[in-house]
Amino acid sequence: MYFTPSAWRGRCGKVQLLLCSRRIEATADLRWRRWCCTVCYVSRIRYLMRLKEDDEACRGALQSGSVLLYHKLAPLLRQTERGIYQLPLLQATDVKGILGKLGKDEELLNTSVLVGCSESEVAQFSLDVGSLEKAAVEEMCGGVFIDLRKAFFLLKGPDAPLVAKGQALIRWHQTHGYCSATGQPTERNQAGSQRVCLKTGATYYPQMAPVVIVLVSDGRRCLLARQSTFPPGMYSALAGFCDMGETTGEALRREVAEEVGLEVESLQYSGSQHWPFPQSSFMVACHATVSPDNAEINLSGAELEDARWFTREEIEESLKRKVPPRNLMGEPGEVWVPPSSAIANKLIREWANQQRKS
Ligand SMILES: NC(=O)C1=CN([C@@H]2O[C@H](COP(=O)(O)OP(=O)(O)OC[C@H]3O[C@@H](n4cnc5c(N)ncnc54)[C@H](OP(=O)(O)O)[C@@H]3O)[C@@H](O)[C@H]2O)C=CC1
Ligand SMILES: [Mg+2]
Repeated sequence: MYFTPSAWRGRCGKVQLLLCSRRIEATADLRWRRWCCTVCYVSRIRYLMRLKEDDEACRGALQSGSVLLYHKLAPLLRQTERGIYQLPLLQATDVKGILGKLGKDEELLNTSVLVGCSESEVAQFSLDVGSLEKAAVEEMCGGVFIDLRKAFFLLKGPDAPLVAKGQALIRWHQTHGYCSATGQPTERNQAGSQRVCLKTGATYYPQMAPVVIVLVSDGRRCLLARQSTFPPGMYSALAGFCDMGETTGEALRREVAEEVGLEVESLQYSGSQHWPFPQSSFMVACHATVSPDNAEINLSGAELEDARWFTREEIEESLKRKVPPRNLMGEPGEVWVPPSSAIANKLIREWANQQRKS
């Protein structure tokens, strides 16, 4: 039987989901579980597509949706009794209540941007309430607004990328109110997935700058570097913005040659990540090898303060250190690597695991 996307939505809404999970429990059938997950995933994606295309549907979804709050781009976090930081998703109705109590027009809620939806298709939005008194909102929500540079590393699992995405979208709207070609105002759609120039109808979409990040190895050691702006003791994989027209491989080879004077022999893709600092980047992460016979580092000096080869033992020691160290200061001479929410950490762990096996 064939279902249209909207029919899928109906079939795979909350009730359907409940039925699905009951049947999963009853049958414990892995294939059925996989099928259900796929159907629900497709249903969620099609639902989000519709909200981006249909302003009326999106306004409706917002009324019963959940909202991540930001204050001047700092996200609201809540701490559990056990000291764990969480990202509270408030009900849109509660946000309206807060706006009302603080004498603000409910219309502010409509400036929210769509960031995703839950498994049961409750739409999720992010909203900046920078025009409200910060302490008053914090008190009403039982949370604290924390700068994203800190919040991103305090959150675990999917909360970290979600909080970064929410902030990136809010920030994009705050800085793209005018068309760069005509200077005329642009208008957003309800979901906040695009802006249109009121004069020419040109459409603008939120953008990320492509960046390559690479862990270079000579087979026995891996290369980490630091910029003078890094916290003391922190070393990371080499990274750099792609130039116009470059492929990932070209950008990566150029960055390695520019920054440490080495020639890459082979590359292997590892993964990717949206990185919100300082602006939105799309990080593409790879492993690379250089010949051990041509492994002498030659720093360009312009950007990097230091670059060094590290053995597996040294890397494993650095991975054991608590990061970031207290007050972002390690013991003098001790090297530490970016925390697990940074894709550099994934590259470094993968390399250490690979070395352990070989
Ligand atoms: N997630 C992770 O694990 C990691 C992420 N990163 C991120 O990777 C990114 C790139 O690393 P970095 O070594 O600094 O990059 P680069 O080696 O490309 O050097 C940065 C310089 O490139 C110039 N530049 C060229 N294009 C751009 C652009 N689109 N946006 C900003 N600057 C540009 C700027 O020079 P000028 O100012 O002179 O114009 C900037 O100072 C950074 O955002 C960094 O935060 C880095 C390491 C780990
Ligand atoms: Mg760089």
